[in-house]
Amino acid sequence: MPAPISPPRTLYDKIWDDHVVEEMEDGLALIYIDRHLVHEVTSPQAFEGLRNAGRRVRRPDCTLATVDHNIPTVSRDNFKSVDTFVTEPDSRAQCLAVEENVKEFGLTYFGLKDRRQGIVHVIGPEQGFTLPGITCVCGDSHTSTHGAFGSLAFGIGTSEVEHVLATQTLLQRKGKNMRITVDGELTEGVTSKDVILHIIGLIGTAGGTGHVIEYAGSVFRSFSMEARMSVCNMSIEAGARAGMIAPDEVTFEYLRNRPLAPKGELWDRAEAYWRTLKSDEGACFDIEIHIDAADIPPTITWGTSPQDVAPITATVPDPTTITDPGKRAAAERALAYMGLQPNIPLQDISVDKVFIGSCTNSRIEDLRSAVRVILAAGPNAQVPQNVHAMVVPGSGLVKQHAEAEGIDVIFKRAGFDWREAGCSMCLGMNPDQLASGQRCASTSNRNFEGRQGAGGRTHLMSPAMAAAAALTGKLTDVRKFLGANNITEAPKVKLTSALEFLTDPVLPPPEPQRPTHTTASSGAGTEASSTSGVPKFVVLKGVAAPLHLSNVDTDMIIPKQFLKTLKRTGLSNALFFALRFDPKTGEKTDFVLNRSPYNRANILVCDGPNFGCGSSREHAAWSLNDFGIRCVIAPSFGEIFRSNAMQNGMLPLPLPADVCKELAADAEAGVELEVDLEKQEVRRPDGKPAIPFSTDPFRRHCLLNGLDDIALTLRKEESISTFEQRRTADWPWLDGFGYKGRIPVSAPKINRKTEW
Ligand SMILES: CC(C)[C@H](C(=O)O)[C@@H](O)C(=O)O
Ligand code: SF4
Repeated sequence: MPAPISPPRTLYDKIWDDHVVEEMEDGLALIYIDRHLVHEVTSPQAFEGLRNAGRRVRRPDCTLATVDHNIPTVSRDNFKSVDTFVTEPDSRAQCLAVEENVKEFGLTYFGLKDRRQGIVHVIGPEQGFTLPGITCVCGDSHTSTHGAFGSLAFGIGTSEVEHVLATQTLLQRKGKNMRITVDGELTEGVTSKDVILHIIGLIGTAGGTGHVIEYAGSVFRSFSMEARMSVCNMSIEAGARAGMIAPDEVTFEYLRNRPLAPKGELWDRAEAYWRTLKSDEGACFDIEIHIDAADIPPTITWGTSPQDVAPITATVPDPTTITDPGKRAAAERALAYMGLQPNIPLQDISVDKVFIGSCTNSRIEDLRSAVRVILAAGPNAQVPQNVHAMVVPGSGLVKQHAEAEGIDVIFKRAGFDWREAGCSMCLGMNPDQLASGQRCASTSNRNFEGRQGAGGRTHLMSPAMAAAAALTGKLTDVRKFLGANNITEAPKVKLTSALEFLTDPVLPPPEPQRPTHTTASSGAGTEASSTSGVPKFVVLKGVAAPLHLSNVDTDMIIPKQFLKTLKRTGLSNALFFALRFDPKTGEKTDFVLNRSPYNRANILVCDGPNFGCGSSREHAAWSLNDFGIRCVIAPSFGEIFRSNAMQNGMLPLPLPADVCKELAADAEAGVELEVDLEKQEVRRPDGKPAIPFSTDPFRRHCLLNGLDDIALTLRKEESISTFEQRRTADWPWLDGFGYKGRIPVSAPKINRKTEW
C-alpha cells in the first residue's frame, strides 16, 4: 500500500508539528521551547515563583539573559557596578535582581560590562542564539523579531516566563496562517520600515490577531536579515503574535560562524534541515494578502496607533471625512493628543527630538542607512540647535562595529548624540524620555500615548527618514534630501564584517550558586495549585464600568514607570494612570474608574475592539486585578494580554461588538452584571435575556478550579524528557551547543577608525 500523502503544510505548520510534546484535548498542545531570552523587567516575579516553589531552571543552556530596558545609555567609561551606575532606585533594583537571579539559577548573562549586552532582540540573532526552525520566547512582545530566521518566535507574559524556566515548554493553542506577499520593486527611499508600516496601515493593529504571519514575495527575499528583522519585529503591531520568513541563503550566510550557531558537520546537518523549512506548494493560508511593492511610499505615522500611517507627502487626516463614528472619535482623540490640526502637510511639522534606535532599527544597517542621508546632505549637514537627536545602537557589538566603520564620527560631526546600547527612548524606562508636548521622529515601533514620556508625541519612521528629520528639524521626505542619490547606494565608508566583532569566548552557563530542587521531584504528585495562588473564577457579580475606546494598549492600561516593580501586587493606582490622574496636579480626573459606582467595578466592558494590544507586560492584568476588575468584556483582545489575564485567574471575555455596545449601555445605566463561567452566560437584571458565551474548555477548567499551568505541566515530565531525547538525536545543535566551551572564532585585528 502506498504511504499516505501528507497534506501540504505552511512553514508555521511545520515548526509547530516539530515541537508538539503532547497533544491535549480541544486543540491545545504542550510545545517545547528551544530558546528563551530573559530581561530584567519581566523576569523578577518569575524567578521569585521558582524560588518559592523550590524549582530550578530546566534548560540553562537554552536560556540567555541580559539587561536592556532600564539602563542609562550614558557612557560606561567609568562604569564600576550597577549599584553606582543605575541611579534611579527602582531601575537599579530590577537590574540588581536580574544579576542575582542569573547567579542563583546559573544562567548565561550579558551584563553592563559585557560588550555583547544589548536589546534582547538584537543580541539573540547577533550571537546565533536565534536559529531557523526553533521556537523562541521572551517576556517581551517584540520576540516576533526572531521569526525573520524562519522560527516560531513570540512574546509571553511573566507567568509564562516562569512556566518556560521551570518546564521548557508552554501550553499553546495553534494559531491560524496568514500570508502577506509583497512582490515587485520598491521605489526610491522605501525601506523595510516603510513596508511594515504600510502593511499595518492596511490590515490594522488587529489585522493579524490569532494568526502567524508569513512574509513572502520578492521584496522580502531581496531583504537582508536585518531588514527582515525590522519587518517581523512589528508583526505584533499588526496584531499577530509572530511573523516569519522562510530561511534561505541570506539567512545561512548571516548565521555561518556566529558564536552560537552550529559548526562543521553539525552545521551541514542543520542546514539540510533548515532547507526544508518553507511552505509547501498548495499549503492553506486562512488569509492571503498581496501587495505591489510599487504602491508603498515612504511612510510615517501621524497618530497614536501604529496603524495611523500616511505617506510622508500627505497631509494630516481630517476626522470630519471619516464616516465610522468610532474611528472618527479615535482620530479626533489622536490629533488632540498629537497637537495637530487636520489638513496641514506632514512635512510642515517640526520635531524637538529624534530617536534612532530600538529593537526595530538599531542594527548596523540601520545606522548606515541614517548615515547615508547625512553624507548625501553634504559636509555641512547639521542637526539644528533646537533639536536633540540621539543614536542608540542595539548592542555593545553594534556600537563597536559602527565605531570601527567611523559611523559614530559622521553622526557626532553632524551634531547627533552617540549613546550606549539599550532600549532607551523607545519606551523611556531609563532617563531617556520626551517631556510633555515634545515631538519625536522615532525609529521605534510604538507611538502610543505617553509611550516615550508622559505627554510625548511620537512619529514612527525609518532610520533614513529620522536622519532627514534630524537635519531639517521637520518631518521630511527623504527622497528630496537625497535628490539624485539613491538611498540604497553605499556610503563612502570602509565596511567591516560583523563577524570581526564576534570574538568573545563562548562559555557554558555557570553553575547555579544555590542549587534548588529538581523539577521532577518538585512536580511529582503535587496539587496543581499556583505558587502565586491563582484565584478561582466561577460567578462574578457586580458593578460593570463602561469604556468607550478602541485598541486599548497595555501601555495605556499601565504605563512604563510601574513596570519597575519586583512584585505582582500594589498596582491598583497604576491602572489607567495617565487617564485617572491629572499630569499637572496629580488630582483624580473624571475618568470612569474614578467615578462612583465604577470606582468599585469588578467588570470592565469595553465596546471597542482589540483590548490589551501591544506590550506583553503582565502588569496590565495585575493592575486590573489589584483594582478589583476580574472580568473584561470586549469585542476582541490582544493575544498576550488574554493569556496573561487567564494566568491570573481573570476572565477576558470576547463578545460580538453589538453585544458589547449593549452591555456598555447597561453599565452606563449603572446596572450590575453577573458573569457565570460555569453556565457560560452573562446575566442582566430587568428581565433582559442572558447572553451565552463559550470559552476554551481547558482554560475554563483551570479558571473554575484555580489551577496553575506549571504544576499541571510538571506532571508531564515523562513526555518532556522523551521529547528532549528525540530533539538531541534529531537536532543536536539545539542543545545549547555553542555553550559547550568551543574555541572561539579567532579574533582578527579590528581597524579602528576609517579615514574620511
Ligand atoms: C517590558 C516589556 C513587557 C515590553 C513589551 O513586551 O513589549 C516592552 O519591551 C515594550 O516595548 O513595551
Ligand atoms: S520595543 Fe522598545 S522597549 Fe520593547 S524591547 Fe524593543 S527596544 Fe526594548
